[in-house]
Amino acid sequence: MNALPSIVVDSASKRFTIRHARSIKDMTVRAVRRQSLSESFNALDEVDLTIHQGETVALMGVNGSGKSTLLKLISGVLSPDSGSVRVRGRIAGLIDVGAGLHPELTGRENVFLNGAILGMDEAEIRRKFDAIVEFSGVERFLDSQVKFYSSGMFMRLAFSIAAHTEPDIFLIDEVLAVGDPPFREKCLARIRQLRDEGRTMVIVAHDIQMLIKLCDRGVMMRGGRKIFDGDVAEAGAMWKEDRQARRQGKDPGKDSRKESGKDSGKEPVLGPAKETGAAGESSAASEGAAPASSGGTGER
Ligand SMILES: Nc1ncnc2c1ncn2[C@@H]1O[C@H](COP(=O)(O)OP(=O)(O)OP(=O)(O)O)[C@@H](O)[C@H]1O
Repeated sequence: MNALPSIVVDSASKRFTIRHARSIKDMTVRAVRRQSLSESFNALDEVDLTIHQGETVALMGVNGSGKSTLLKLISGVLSPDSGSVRVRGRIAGLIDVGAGLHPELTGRENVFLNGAILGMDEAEIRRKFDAIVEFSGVERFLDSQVKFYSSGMFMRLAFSIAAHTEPDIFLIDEVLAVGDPPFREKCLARIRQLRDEGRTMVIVAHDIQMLIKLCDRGVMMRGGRKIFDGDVAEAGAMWKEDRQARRQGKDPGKDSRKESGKDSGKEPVLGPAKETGAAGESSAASEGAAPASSGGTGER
């Protein structure tokens, strides 16, 4: 492939700690029973991934396999504990529930605030304002605070702002599960348009058939590890198997998840993604803003 790399994830690991004891009473009970107070695990385990400019990649895997964590590393909302994540260009992400739009502000104010977070200057936002509002279909509620919006309206506005930033890299996590079918079709058409313009896309969605149609590559996650990277239909078949196993009460990630977290020591290729700690206000791009807006959830 001649295209430049847009995203280079190099042996990236991310560890989370789950605290079992929430109160002094809990701590005492667990201590008496000689149970641990917390437990840490690798949500992502030495993941390597290079995505070239113009590729449309489906990120697949059952709940908890690490897809969202990987998208958050790419967007810069989180930084890896070890390894590195490099990105090139302006990133727009719809990757975190509630992030990106401020509940106390009106839809109109959010277009300006989120547009700015997503890297647009005021003149660009003003130029695109009508198109953003028209696409979102929330005209009538533009001067209401977004905390009064339905989850569908919220997503429509968040998607519309992000999709109009003309991002080099567009990260989408489950937004297509929210909203009505006509709006979903509109989003898909916009995603296809961005794809056809040669933008890099990484998409998490629960609809395997849609991903197979939309994407030219599938990356399959299991237990925080990348277990497959290639033909999107093949990745989709693996995902279906894992979903089936999960439904039968098995844990497909059990054997994949292991303790690790050493530095890769390899040379970085692109600019580093910075951790901001605040979903929706990140800047991960080496050559532009890298925000994360909002996304939905669902069984996948
Ligand atoms: N902030 C956090 N603190 C502790 N554990 C976390 C945190 N974020 C994610 N996890 C855990 O890390 C693992 C991977 O989560 P992640 O959200 O990346 O998976 P996913 O494949 O996107 O799942 P889903 O499809 O449910 O969104 C899960 O076990 C999840 O519970």
